Amino acid sequence: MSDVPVRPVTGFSALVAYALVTYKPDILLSSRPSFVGTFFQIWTLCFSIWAFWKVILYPKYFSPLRHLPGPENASWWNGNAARIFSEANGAPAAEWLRTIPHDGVFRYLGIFNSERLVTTSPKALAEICTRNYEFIKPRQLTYIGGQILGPGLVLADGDEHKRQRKLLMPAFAVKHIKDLYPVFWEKAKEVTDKMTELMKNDTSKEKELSTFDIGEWASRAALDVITLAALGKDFGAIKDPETPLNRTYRIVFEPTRLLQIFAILKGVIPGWIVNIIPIKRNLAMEHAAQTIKATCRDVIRIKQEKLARKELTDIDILSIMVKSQEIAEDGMVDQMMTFLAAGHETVSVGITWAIYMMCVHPDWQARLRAEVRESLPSPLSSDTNIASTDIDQMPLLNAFCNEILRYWPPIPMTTRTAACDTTILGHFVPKETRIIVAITGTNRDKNQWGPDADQFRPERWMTAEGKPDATGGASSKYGLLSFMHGPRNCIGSGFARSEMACVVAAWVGRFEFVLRDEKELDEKNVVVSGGAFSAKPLKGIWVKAKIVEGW
Ligand code: HEM
Repeated sequence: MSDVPVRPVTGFSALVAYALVTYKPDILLSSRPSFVGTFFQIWTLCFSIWAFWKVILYPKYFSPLRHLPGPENASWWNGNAARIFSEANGAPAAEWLRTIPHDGVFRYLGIFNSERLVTTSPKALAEICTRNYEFIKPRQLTYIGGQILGPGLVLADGDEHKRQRKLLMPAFAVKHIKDLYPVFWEKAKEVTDKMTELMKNDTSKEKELSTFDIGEWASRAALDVITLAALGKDFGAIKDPETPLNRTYRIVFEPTRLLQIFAILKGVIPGWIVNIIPIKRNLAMEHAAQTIKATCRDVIRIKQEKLARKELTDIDILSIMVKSQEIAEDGMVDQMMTFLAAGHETVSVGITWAIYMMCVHPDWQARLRAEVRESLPSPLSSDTNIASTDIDQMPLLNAFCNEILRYWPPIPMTTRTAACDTTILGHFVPKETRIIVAITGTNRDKNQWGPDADQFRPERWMTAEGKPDATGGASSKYGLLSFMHGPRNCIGSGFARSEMACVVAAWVGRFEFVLRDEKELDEKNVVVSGGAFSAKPLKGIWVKAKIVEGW
């Protein structure tokens, strides 16, 4: 519906209103018709005819996709929108993927019966992931995430995307990620020490157990890591949660109902109109975007001055970009905004789910602790650092983190738009069709993972001899979509995995976690956000933690 033909309808209505009022006033209902009144009547009539076509006639009787299988529609005019917006991101699509017989694509109707095509089989997913000039990012994303992401790599398309990706790849090369391990470990140590200090001073704790919202701590750690690794500057969110940047991102990533309503509205009316409605949330987002932009620009200028003095030896991502001198200042601001947003919330959500699953599977928690203590130096020993090989050689930790990313992908679904008339698995797909990639659904698809697909089993990532199994037993690489595949896969996947492993290792090595509310041991009792960018526990994950001495 966001493709409401405002201009043609308005132009046509103005023309007809002028013609009628001037030349044929006698056929109008009013004895003294005005141009404005006639214009609004004609506009409303045209819009109603268009809406009837778009909402009722086209999807039900004319769309070339109407013969594809799909769920029953809960509403004759609003498809399954009510369900989609009341459940976690991607949850209904994941269920339909399991329950509706289909050959790799199915259709459902969303808000105002707008068509959505879900691709599920490896072949269909390969088409979406590799034909990235045909399947592009939907325009609405610019208005949903664009303010905070900036017009960087996530939102670019076509040749512009190719150009940006080529320039940025060196900063994410394996060698460079390996160089960043000391940064990841330093921050993992800092957040562990800060929590230890609080626990030691916590007079309200019961039986040595202190209470934390682990999601909040993961977010603070992830913000410090991404700012340090991407910008080369420590903004101190672990030390102080009230630093301006941390407060800013807290507002941005808060999974509010209003965010969800706005996302819906942006699918109905042009996104820029929704963004300029002068309400508190919009003003806060605008202020947040300005704060983040100014922060990035300040750091870039400092680096540029260092480069001019031939003193730029830092290893952060921005320094690599500044040294390359291939990206203009505004372009670097955009990319930095992209990295801070894309690389902050996602990793923190992954870490949060990891701690939750350790509480649900205490046996795994104990095994991980034993492996960490055997393989890594204690965060207490200040002069020790770790290298990538230390983490790579920990099969249990890697298996556990892989399974977290499979079972709880921080980004549970993504979307594309057909840029032209095209096909998927031979089915005709008209231009502008919205495609849904059901990441959680595919990651738990029995066709690709076998009968235990919807069970949390880190063992699947290890061979019988306890060695790493890189496929997890999936029949195709398209079974695991957490970082997507092809030319638009996550550029920061290596970064994210390494950071996540370091923080999880430091926490499980030092602390023992249990859930504050035992009811949450059943994951059905954990409400997952529907309105935020990612799939995170709506009310955080509240744990009770105690220090396990000896490391
Ligand atoms: C566990 C953590 C992460 C997850 C689950 C994740 C997931 C994803 C996914 C699914 C995409 C594809 C989105 C789409 O095409 O619709 C993506 C793209 C992207 N991610 Fe990540 N991400 C994570 C961490 C990071 C980090 C740490 C960074 C940067 C430091 C980052 C930067 C990006 C960028 C720039 C893109 C756009 C790539 C392109 O279109 O060429 N991500 N990520």
